[in-house]
Amino acid sequence: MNAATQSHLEIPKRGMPVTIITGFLGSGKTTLLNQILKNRDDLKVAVLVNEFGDINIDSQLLVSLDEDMMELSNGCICCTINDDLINAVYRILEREDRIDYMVIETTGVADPLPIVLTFVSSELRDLTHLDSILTVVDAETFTPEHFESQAAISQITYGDIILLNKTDLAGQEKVAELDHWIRSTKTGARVLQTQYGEVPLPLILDVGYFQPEAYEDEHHHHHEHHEHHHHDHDHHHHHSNHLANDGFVSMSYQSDRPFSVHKFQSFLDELPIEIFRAKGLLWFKESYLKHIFQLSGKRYDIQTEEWQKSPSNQLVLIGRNLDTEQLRQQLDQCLEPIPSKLVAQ
Ligand SMILES: Nc1nc2c(ncn2[C@@H]2O[C@H](COP(=O)(O)OP(=O)(O)OP(=O)(O)O)[C@@H](O)[C@H]2O)c(=O)[nH]1
Repeated sequence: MNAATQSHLEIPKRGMPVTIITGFLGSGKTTLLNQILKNRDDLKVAVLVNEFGDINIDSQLLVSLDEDMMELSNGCICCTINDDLINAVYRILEREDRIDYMVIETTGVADPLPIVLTFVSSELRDLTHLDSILTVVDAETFTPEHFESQAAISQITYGDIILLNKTDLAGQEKVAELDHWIRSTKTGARVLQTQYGEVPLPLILDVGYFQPEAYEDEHHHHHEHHEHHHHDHDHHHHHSNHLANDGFVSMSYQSDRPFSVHKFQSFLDELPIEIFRAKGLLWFKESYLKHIFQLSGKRYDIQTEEWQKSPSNQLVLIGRNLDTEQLRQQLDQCLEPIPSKLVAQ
């Protein structure tokens, strides 16, 4: 059945309904968000994207969204009360246009708990209504070892709905095993098997699965530690606990010069296995098109489209124990001079 024909949703009047999309690096969160945006009909959806890294690639990959409907936050995910997140939610709530629904995409290394607690125990509690936590799982790469990441296991534990995605890449047996493992790890889990996040919207939006009672204990614990929280626009967090990212670091690379396609290919051929995820908008000297580069685990994919603004290179690499200095040098070596026709006369 076509998702678009089923997406008629009646959102009752109460605090702004919010769905949190979580899931490990590269599992398909942005792809799902694009499905939602394509099939939302006349539902006005605002999205809030929390990225890991200082260039926002995801926001540039979202379709059919006027810029006003999007907020970005690079907030620190290791803090229990995340002012940056609260401020971004406020900016959405304060919009003059009608907004029916808010969808938040977390970073792939985010533990959803602090984000949930931000909603249930801060001033957002009365202004919003958490509808559900949706966790996207990559059926091809996910294993019960959950990448030795506390965040990855938390994402399953707190998921009200779990999309077992990329079933096209995993054998039937692996999908069945994972499905079983998820249901035994998380009793009562609602597991949906998907490809490219294709799912009828009424199965995932405005479903009312979130149960605030389940967070009571954490909530109290959280309050004891954050009594002095205040809404402060200029507040700066100090990132002292990098373990909260489970050892994952993100490296951003930008250049106004193009890459040589052959040199970049050689760079990819020798990419260290520590790199778990990469995404970027790439400019090759040999082409006038924008190349959208996606790497997840051992797989990568490049799609092309027209540049909407002047070409440049923007790349984010994510992994554990990255030798960022060496990677930067290797990428520098892929660069070519700016083609003469683009040099200002
Ligand atoms: N074959 C296949 N590829 C998929 C599927 N879903 C997503 N992808 C691809 O997987 C890659 C990563 O997808 P994203 O949606 O960017 O993943 P993400 O969870 O937002 O990733 P992060 O930004 O790292 O958190 C992209 O190249 C997608 O096109 C699927 O069901 N099957």
